[in-house]
Amino acid sequence: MPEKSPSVLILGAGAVGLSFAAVLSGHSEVSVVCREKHAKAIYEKGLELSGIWGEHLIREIICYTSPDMLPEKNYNYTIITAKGTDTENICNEYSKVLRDTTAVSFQNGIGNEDIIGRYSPLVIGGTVSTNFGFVSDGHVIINSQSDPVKTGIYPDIQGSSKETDKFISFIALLKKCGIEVRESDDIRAEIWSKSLLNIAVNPLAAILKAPIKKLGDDDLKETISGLINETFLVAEAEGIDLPWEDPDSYISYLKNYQLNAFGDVYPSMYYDIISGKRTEIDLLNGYISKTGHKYGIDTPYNTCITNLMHCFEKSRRILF
Ligand SMILES: NC(=O)C1=CN([C@@H]2O[C@H](COP(=O)(O)OP(=O)(O)OC[C@H]3O[C@@H](n4cnc5c(N)ncnc54)[C@H](OP(=O)(O)O)[C@@H]3O)[C@@H](O)[C@H]2O)C=CC1
Ligand SMILES: CC(C)(CO)C(=O)C(=O)O
Repeated sequence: MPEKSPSVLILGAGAVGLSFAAVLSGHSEVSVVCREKHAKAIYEKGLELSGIWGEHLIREIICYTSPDMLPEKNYNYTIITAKGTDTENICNEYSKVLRDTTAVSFQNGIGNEDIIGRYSPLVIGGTVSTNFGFVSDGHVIINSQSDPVKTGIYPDIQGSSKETDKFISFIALLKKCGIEVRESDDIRAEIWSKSLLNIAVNPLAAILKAPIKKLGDDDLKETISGLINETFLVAEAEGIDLPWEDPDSYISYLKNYQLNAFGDVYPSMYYDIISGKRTEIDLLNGYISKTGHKYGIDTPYNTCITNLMHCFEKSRRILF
């Protein structure tokens, strides 16, 4: 089979990674590193995608389940879609590939790009405000979306012209594949902006076992306001230029737009908790708590919810 250009490798392909694999395969040669159950299903019946990005059945996805299976080859782009808790580990495992590629993070949380930057010469940060899930092994579903994908050279756009060309080609590839995307010259601010949603919604939905729209309840108003106020203070101390004037402006956007856009779906942290996995709390609320401490900013709401999530992670069997 003739190779399609460019070549894309997706590391840690689950709900997000397999969905991108399906759409990118239209205009690139896609390989994924995924778990055995997905590789088996994909080889048996193809990769299936359902939902708002269309219905697809793709047969030409190449699956690997360990580093020793990978061919000696330079991939144009390596997209990391493992959970943030696995970033360091997967970068270590695939460090050989990351040395000669443009690495892209399509993950939640703050800090992934800094880790990836230790392994790869060029890092593109990304935010994905879309809800992905599984129908079955090797069959992903895209449920809803609030914003386009946003990407930018990390930490900022000051790259060489060669680096900028690679970034522009990546954006062009996403667009060609029908993915709605915006380029950003301040991807750090985009990552923090996207994290506001995850900080407000993910742990509360996981604890309450509730869909995202439930977070609009008046009973949760004070807690969400506390989480977001603290995040704005820490963002300011970190020199992050958030696009909302103040916490209340963001909370209005959350209530009036984002909660409705996701409505009945559950965030990724809910699925982590019900399947007994570690959550990304330390890259979200935990990050705010830790960084606040560095600047002498009190973060009681974020610290409390981080501790609660750690308890849930440890004692899931008792609590659920
Ligand atoms: N799901 C969603 O709606 C959204 C998710 N995100 C973010 O995107 C990222 C990915 O999320 P999502 O796709 O839901 O997560 P998933 O858990 O579905 O996918 C990650 C996959 O990577 C696998 N993996 C981890 N390490 C390795 C490894 N070393 N080798 C092979 N496979 C590995 C995991 O396996 P295992 O579980 O066995 O470790 C899992 O199957 C997260 O940061 C998430 O917060 C962002 C927007 C929306
Ligand atoms: C945008 C949202 C809430 C989509 O599900 C998400 O980022 C997550 O589930 O972690």
